[in-house]
Amino acid sequence: MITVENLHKSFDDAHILKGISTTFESGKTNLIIGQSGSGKTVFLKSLLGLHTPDQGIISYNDRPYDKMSVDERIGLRQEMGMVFQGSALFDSMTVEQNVMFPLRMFTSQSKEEMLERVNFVLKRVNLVDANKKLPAEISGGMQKRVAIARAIVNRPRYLFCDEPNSGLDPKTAIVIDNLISEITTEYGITTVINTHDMNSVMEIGEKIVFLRKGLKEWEGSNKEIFKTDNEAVTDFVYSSELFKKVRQMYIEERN
Ligand SMILES: Nc1ncnc2c1ncn2[C@@H]1O[C@H](COP(=O)(O)OP(=O)(O)OP(=O)(O)O)[C@@H](O)[C@H]1O
Repeated sequence: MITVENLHKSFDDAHILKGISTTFESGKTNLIIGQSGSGKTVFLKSLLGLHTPDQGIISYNDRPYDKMSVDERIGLRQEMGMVFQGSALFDSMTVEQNVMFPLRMFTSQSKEEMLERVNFVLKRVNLVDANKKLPAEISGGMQKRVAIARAIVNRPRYLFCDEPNSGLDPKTAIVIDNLISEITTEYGITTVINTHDMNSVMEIGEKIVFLRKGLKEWEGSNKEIFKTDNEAVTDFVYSSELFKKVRQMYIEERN
């Protein structure tokens, strides 16, 4: 679980995060949504410890970050997995080497132990027979699976995903969303995803935090977001014609 209390972050005169408080529970898929420039990336980077808050407390399973020693922070870093936008695989490394990378960095396991774990997670993300391939030799959806396998190989307690669907077709995006969601439940991970994708909101948004101009404008589940009367949220959610029609149907059904 990650608890955020009154988080503020500025860059020079620009006040970007303006007192955000929320909770991301373990075993749940949590989404951060909002318009471009609303502060989603700054928020995610703050959760990753890449930005130091100006004010406020972020606690990881009740351990406040600002009270942690350097060693505890290093330990925490190893409990975090990250799926970057565009997968960010190492081009010159094979799939197997990419997934093994965190184990080589952070553990002292033998080659056999590492390989066993790598094969386990590759199987979990439904990627078999790809060990010796280079990222350029596999599809975008497969690259995303490799990135997920790499993010979970060291058994993270926290998983952060930045726009995991960018560059994927809608069908593959849903498969990737569902994979992240299943893994989150299966291993009790606290997962936080930055997304623009309304399909993700519908499919896997167990908890959604809607940011607007650096403030938490709304939070709730995917079931609640389609019923809310919050104008900023409905403007965002129903910005596409398709979703406007879905809302119209919902209102007609309700009346
Ligand atoms: N390191 C930085 N230094 C100065 N300003 C920054 C920095 N990082 C982000 N910002 C500013 O913070 C604001 C919020 O940016 P952020 O990247 O968090 O938005 P976002 O909601 O993730 O947008 P997008 O959906 O386009 O990625 C922007 O005005 C951006 O210019």
